Amino acid sequence: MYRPFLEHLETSLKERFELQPRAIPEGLECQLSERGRNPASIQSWCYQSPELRKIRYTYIDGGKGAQIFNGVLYPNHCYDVPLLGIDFLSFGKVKNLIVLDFQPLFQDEAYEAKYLMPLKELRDNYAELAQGLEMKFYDANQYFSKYLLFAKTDTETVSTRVLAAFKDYLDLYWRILADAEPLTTDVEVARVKQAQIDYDQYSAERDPAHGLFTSYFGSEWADRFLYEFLFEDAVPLAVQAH
Ligand SMILES: C=CC1=C(C)/C(=C/c2[nH]c(/C=C3N=C(/C=C4\NC(=O)C(C)=C4C=C)C(C)=C\3CCC(=O)O)c(CCC(=O)O)c2C)NC1=O
Repeated sequence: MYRPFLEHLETSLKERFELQPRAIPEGLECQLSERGRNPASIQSWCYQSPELRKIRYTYIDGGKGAQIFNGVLYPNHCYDVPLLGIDFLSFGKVKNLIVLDFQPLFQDEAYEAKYLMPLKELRDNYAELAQGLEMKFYDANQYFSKYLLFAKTDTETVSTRVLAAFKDYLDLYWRILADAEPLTTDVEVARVKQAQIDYDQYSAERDPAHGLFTSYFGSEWADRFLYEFLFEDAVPLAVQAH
């Protein structure tokens, strides 16, 4: 269901960037599950380029029961550009959840004016996909912009409007990244680095997918996937306490 999204992302990345493969820890790149009602597979891709220090995306194919496409693009620490966050989920025909955002590293007005305002026009073009749903797991005021697409929608809309929105959001993201001026001081770069680390910690602690990974692939694999791949700069809480 989201394969055209994955293919579009991959093609446009390869057109624009000098991609180098970025290692995925052993055993986490792909996995098959026979536990659920339907067999499921999970596969991930990871790259880096001079502009983007980590490009990761994952596809879960659980047949009719679950189709998920998730990804995050992390700019190099010398750019304070937002992260690109993608989370598209379908559980059967009845539930399709779409989340797409330029995930801000900082919440001040200057940052918003610089990096998020350009999104407003796009969001307005896809107003039916910006449903302002309530967040149960995450905090809408942290690492989300006002202009995120966040919708529950039908399969037809996914293959038409959501795909069009995805292409437009990506095009704008590439433009913002291309126009970004690298930070010049160590202090500024360190601040971006810390904000990206904080994003990983925040995301690992709240990620609603842990249960899903556990049910398909077991809790040991789920923990490793979260802390060694998805949010590798996060420290597991149990370890942190020592
Ligand atoms: C492979 C990794 C991965 C998967 C499969 C994943 C799945 C995932 N994301 C969810 C919600 C969600 N996901 C997001 C947003 C994001 N989530 C993101 O990972 C990113 C990058 C964004 C930003 C665009 C939001 C806002 C919700 C709704 C959660 C809420 O209500 O607080 C849910 C709950 C769906 C439900 O309501 O039943 C799951 C299972 N999250 C993951 O990290």
